[in-house]
Amino acid sequence: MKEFKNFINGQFVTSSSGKTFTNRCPVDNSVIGTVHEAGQQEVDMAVRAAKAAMKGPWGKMTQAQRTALLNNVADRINERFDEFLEAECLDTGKPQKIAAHIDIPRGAANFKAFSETVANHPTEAFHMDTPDGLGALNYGQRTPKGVIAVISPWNLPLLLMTWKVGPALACGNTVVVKPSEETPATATLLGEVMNECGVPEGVYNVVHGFGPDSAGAFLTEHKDVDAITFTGETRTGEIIMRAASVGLRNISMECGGKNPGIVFADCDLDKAVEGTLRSAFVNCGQVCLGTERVYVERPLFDEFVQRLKDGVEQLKMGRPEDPSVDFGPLVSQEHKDKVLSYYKLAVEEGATVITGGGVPEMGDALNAGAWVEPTIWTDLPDDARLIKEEVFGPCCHIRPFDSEDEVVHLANDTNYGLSAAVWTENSAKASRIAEQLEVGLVWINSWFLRDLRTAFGGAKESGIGREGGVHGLEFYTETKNICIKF
Ligand SMILES: NC(=O)c1ccc[n+]([C@@H]2O[C@H](COP(=O)([O-])OP(=O)(O)OC[C@H]3O[C@@H](n4cnc5c(N)ncnc54)[C@H](O)[C@@H]3O)[C@@H](O)[C@H]2O)c1
Ligand SMILES: O=C/C=C/C=C(\O)C(=O)O
Repeated sequence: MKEFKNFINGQFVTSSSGKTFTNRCPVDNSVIGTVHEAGQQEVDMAVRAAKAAMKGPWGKMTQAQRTALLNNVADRINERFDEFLEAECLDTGKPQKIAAHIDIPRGAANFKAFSETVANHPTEAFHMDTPDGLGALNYGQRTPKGVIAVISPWNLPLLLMTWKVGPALACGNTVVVKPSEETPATATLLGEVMNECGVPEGVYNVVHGFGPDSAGAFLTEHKDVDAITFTGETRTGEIIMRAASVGLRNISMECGGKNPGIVFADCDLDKAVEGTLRSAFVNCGQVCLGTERVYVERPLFDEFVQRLKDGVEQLKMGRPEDPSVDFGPLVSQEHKDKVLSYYKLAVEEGATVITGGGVPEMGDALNAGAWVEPTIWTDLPDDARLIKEEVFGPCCHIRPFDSEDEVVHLANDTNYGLSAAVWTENSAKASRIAEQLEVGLVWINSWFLRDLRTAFGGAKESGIGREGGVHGLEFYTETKNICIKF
């Protein structure tokens, strides 16, 4: 039976209240272990430790020393790769071959990418003329913002948490992380790595718990938190924004999506089918960038639907450690109930179920897991709730379209604005469409291809701000302008 403790000031601690909650594996609903729920006291200890660390050895380190430390953290994650892999797959149920390709490598890469960016990105300088003819020099100085609260979700736990911790620490801040209550393991394991690498105590802290009336709310409401970066549902983001407004703390928000996939008749059909199979069903559809709305140009519609159906019906379900498995369960029983409620709603709204729509017979202990069938629908009206609301499960709706103007309108007809995928061999058309889409990220003939130097984030209700490359620097640092009169 595992135990997941809070990690505060370099120590693993339980909670003064003695409150704990159970952590379960969604593959078969078995108990993984016990999580110690941080209360107000533990959150306060963590924020105070993070604040103190800014004045300690960490705050006095040079950029080069911080970069070296964070590169060591990345190397240590890779050395303990199998432990992180097992922990992540136990918590989420995802196939090991997916986590080994996406989650864990990015958990390490996020540290390296940002330590390099911060070390090499210049600050601005301007020489100005002055009336007396002697001139003046303006130059920018970036300083750490301070204590950053990191609130992360359960779908890509290590990746999405280090996507924030990496740049935060590279910029000289300290962090208090509140991972999702569903997935405590890898954030806790990273605490061991921080100690092994000699990251000073208080720089990286982890408090476990829930949102309201628990560690999440206590952290975002703490007056000594200097900024809050959040990834999760849009509605949660609204609540956190209200907390951040007290004391005018800056926020960075990565929220929900209802992402379109646009398939033109002149696409490479094999690529478009394979790409949509991934974008709609990888990670059991639990990816914010995932395709839940597919629009196919009418001449290709029937063939595309058939090809995607064939691909879905070849997905292999099973335990994470089985190398032949490419489809896992949803993250929890609660999320399974939510997704199944949408499966039911789809039929009530008039959908034709092309494949799936229910719960698979897993035939053994796995029947107790959070398994649902990968599902494809057609024939829903454009104003159906299934077309407007994020399901965050292994499902998509396919609709035909007849013109570029029509599909651009359909794609943009949503409150979200996170990502889109466009499939066509006509590059001029691809760019023409991409530039009209009201989203933060467009992939053309690809999906989830990631260059960590690029801007990452959503428009509309999908988020606020951009992370990635130099884009996060405005959030993770304060920029000061210094003007010297000659
Ligand atoms: N845009 C992105 O990059 C991105 C990435 C991954 C997931 N997501 C979105 O996240 C959602 C799925 O993740 P989830 O279910 O963990 O989201 P969620 O909003 O339920 O929870 C996210 C985190 O917020 C915490 N939280 C909840 N209420 C809180 C409160 N009142 N105060 C402080 N913290 C609180 C949770 O404990 C968790 O750690 C989906 O909507 C998905 O689209 C977006
Ligand atoms: O589920 C959402 C995935 C987000 C991915 C990233 O933030 C990233 O690739 O940096």
